[in-house]
This record gives sequence, structure tokens and C-alpha cells, in this order.
Amino acid sequence: MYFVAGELWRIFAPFVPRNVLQRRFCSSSLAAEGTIFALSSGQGRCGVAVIRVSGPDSAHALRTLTGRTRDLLTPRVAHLCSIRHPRSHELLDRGLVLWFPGPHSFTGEDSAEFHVHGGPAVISGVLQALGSLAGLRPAEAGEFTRRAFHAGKLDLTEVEGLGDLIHAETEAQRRQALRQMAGDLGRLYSNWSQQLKTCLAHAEAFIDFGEDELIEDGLLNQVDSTVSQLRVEIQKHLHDNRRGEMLRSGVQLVLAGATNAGKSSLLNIICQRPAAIVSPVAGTTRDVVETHVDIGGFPVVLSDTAGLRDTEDIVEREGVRRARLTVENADLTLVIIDSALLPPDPHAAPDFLRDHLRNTLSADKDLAAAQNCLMVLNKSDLLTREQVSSICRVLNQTPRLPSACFLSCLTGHGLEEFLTLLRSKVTSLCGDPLVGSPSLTQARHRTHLEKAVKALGQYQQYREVDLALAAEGLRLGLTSLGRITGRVDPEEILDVIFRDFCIGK
Ligand SMILES: Nc1nc2c(ncn2[C@@H]2O[C@H](COP(=O)(O)OP(=O)(O)OP(=O)(O)O)[C@@H](O)[C@H]2O)c(=O)[nH]1
Ligand SMILES: [K+]
Ligand SMILES: [Mg+2]
Repeated sequence: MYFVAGELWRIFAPFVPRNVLQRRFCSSSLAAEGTIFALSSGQGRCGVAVIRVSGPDSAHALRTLTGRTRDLLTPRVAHLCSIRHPRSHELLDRGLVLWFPGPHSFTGEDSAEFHVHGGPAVISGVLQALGSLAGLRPAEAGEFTRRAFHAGKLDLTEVEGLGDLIHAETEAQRRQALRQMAGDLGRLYSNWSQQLKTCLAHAEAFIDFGEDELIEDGLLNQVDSTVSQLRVEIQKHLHDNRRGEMLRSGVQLVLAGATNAGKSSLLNIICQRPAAIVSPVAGTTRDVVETHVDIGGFPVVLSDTAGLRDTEDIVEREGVRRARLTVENADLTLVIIDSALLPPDPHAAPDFLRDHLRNTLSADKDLAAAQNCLMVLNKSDLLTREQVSSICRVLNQTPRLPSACFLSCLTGHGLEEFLTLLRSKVTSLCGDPLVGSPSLTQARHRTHLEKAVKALGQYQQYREVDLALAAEGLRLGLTSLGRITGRVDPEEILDVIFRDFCIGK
């Protein structure tokens, strides 16, 4: 229903009559009217395929293909019907047919669904039959959802949630998308809009009727406090460490460290396939090797990088440059260290690790601030059990050092503990998408929210000097918030004015 229509069209185009083809390719812009149809289930052979129809001629399409008039079909109930070609009357399939009279449908229009057997010949037969009816045309990509938006069934954040749900690959992504599709994020933004709308209405009323005793004292003070409170709230929502966006597009997790520390070995263990070359030759990895993995239900983009060292080799030098760049942009860095290189005195370990971190993360990064980092002391099989435990004891008593764990990629020893630590780190980065207020999920939202904060700042800046200019800030803020949900309506401000004041009686 959402993205398949365009691609499938190319496959089924040969089966569709010429007049329909012309209608499709000659219409340069998306015609909002007409009745549209499309295969809504995925591509390929399958048990059941769903073909959706939406628009004023849906009932006509149902009657022509099934012989059932709308009165014979109970709304939203599946009916087993013979589906025939309207001209040849040839039986195309027997399948389930559903009738969704508007406005109680996904698009808000009269709609119908044909659940047919998922073979290519059945699907093309039904699509061709629908295309042969006057007033029906194939849907453009996303057109069903676009109609739902125009009918006020979904706001833009819900449309985006639906898109994310279709593309969700991990559990947490699905939860976040479902929550957004259910309107949680849209409601948060609408609530802010509502408050701002009231502020604007009050400010405008004050400008127009300031002298009038109908305007209560302290009205503007109330606006002031709402505006500053809103500004703080939006800023807090913006400074969420990109939680929602990270969950949507994947946590950038980077494996970094000196050559031969075992970065590629660890990458292969995490993604459970030989994605990167492992060899005893220092400087094996040159390019950034990216793999997508699911860690504890969260999407992670895992990157293996070139070992960090000074080198004369220009190819390797470029690899090291790319590695440093990847670390800079990472959400979480795993610093891999060859534990055989740890100093013999366990008390010297913290300083050794600090140096190592400084070199890996970047020279002047405050180590205490390097929250988003885990140290993996690899090759623990090369140390004795006593060495490992005495180093652990020292590290446990050392404050302000990122978490560390011993691991052997060779024997698998310590792997469970490492994965548990990694999962908890990723979970705390993304957070539970169902807990607390919904997260910002798109860069598009961020842009508009930043504009809104700036606009509220304009109100605060001009409030004492020029109330008209200050009110303009509120209007700008409202427009920015409205752009997120796709609802910007100056009439609504008048509604608030008329509701809150009995101006002119
Ligand atoms: N003994 C032991 N050897 C290991 C362990 N992990 C990796 N190695 C070996 O260490 C060598 C280097 O491993 P890689 O995974 O290629 O190391 P790397 O950090 O990716 O190296 P570069 O890409 O060259 O920077 C290989 O010979 C591995 O077999 C381990 O836990 N114990
Ligand atoms: K290597
Ligand atoms: Mg490597």
C-alpha cells in the first residue's frame, strides 16, 4: 500500500489496457481525485495477496467484479466471492472481499479489499480487471496514505510512523514506530501547538484590545510563563542524545584500536559470519567494514576499522584517517586492546589504558566524558587467571575510567559478559521507546523544533519593547510546530480568540 505500488506497476504494466497506461504516464502531477487501486501486499509468489481500492467508484468496482451490490456486503466483514473479469466474465479467482464505506476506512474514502491467491496470474488478472473500469487508475506510491493524511485520518508524524513500521527490522524499532503511528508524538507536538495558539491569541487580543477592561490583568504574564516553560520543554526534547533518531537509523558502533588487537575477530564474532579478514599481519584492515546487527532488539551499524598506527604506507594511512573519522562520528566506541601488552604490574594498568584511550578516541577528549566507550581487553587467553583477576581488582577501584571487560576471541571466554555489557550500553543509549515521553525520531522534526525554540526566543527578546514583533515570534513558532504534523491553520487562531473572549459580544 505504501511503497510497492510504483515498483509493481512496472511488472504489471504489460497486462493493463493502453488507456490506463496513458492516463498514468500522461498525468504529470498526482491527481488527488479518482478511484485508485494497487497490490498492497509484498512482491513475489505468496499464499494471499491483498489488492486495495479507494475512491468514489469503489462500490462500482466491487459490484462489477463480484456481482455483489454494496447492500449485500456487511461493512468490514470478509465475504467469500467469485471474482470475474467485467468484460469476459471469466472467473479470475475465488477470494475474500471487504467493503469499507467512508469515512470509516484507512483513507477516509469508500474503499474495498480483494484478498486473492498470491500467484502472479491471479494478481495481474484482478489488476487488469480493475484497470479496465472507467474512473479507476493505479495508485501512485504512497497515495493511499496521502489520501488518509488529506482526510485528516493521520498527521504527518503518524504517516512517518507508518513508514517506519513497514521498514522496522528490530523489536525496539517496531515499538517506537507503533507508538508514533498511534499518534503519541503527534499529540505531544499538537499539545505544544495548542498552548502556543492560546498564547498567540492572548497576545493578539492584548495588542488589539489592550485598553479594554475585558482583557484581564496579568494576561501577558500568563503568556510569558507558558512561553518560557514551552521553550524549556522543547529544548529538553531536542537534547535527548538523538535517542529516537538512533533507534530509527541504527546505533553507530565502532571497533577501534591498535593493529592486531583483534578488532576484525570481534566483528566476525558479533555478526556471526566472516565479514572481515582476520590475519596475523598488522594492518590487515584498511577500509571501514560495515555490518548491520540486532543487539538486544536494537538496530546497530557495526564498523570495523583499520588499526591505529603511524605508517608510511599511503593506503594504510588513508585507512587510519577513515578510522579516526568513524570514531569521531560514533555513538559508541569499543576500544579493543591486546591484553598481552598490559604492563606486568597491575597497578600500572589504569595509566596504560588511559594512554591507549587518549590515542584511540582523540588526544584531548576528556576520559570521564568518554561515556560512550567500552574497553575490551582481548586475548585474555595469553594471561594467567591470576593476572586477569588482579588487573580486574585494580580497575574496579579506579574511578573515571570507562567500563572494561576481558575477552578471548580465540576461546570465546568472557563472551557472554561482554555481550551483556554491550547490550546494556546500547539499551541505555536508545532507551525503552515505550517509556517516558516519545522521542524525536527524524531530522525533519529537529529542524522545525529548533526553529520553534528560536521563534520563542524572539518573543522573549521583544516582549518588553515591541509586542507586535514578539507576537510574530509566537506565530513563527506555531508555524514551525504545525509543519511537523502538517497542520498549519490561521483560522484556528481566530477560533481560540472567539472561544476565549467575548469580544464585541
Ligand atoms: N591468542 C589470541 N589471538 C587472537 C585473539 N583474537 C585475535 N587473535 C589473533 O590476532 C591476530 C589479529 O587479529 P585481527 O582480528 O586481524 O586483528 P585486527 O585488530 O583486526 O588487526 P588489523 O586489522 O590489522 O588492525 C590474528 O592472528 C588473530 O587470530 C585472541 O583472543 N587470542
Ligand atoms: K591483523
Ligand atoms: Mg582488522
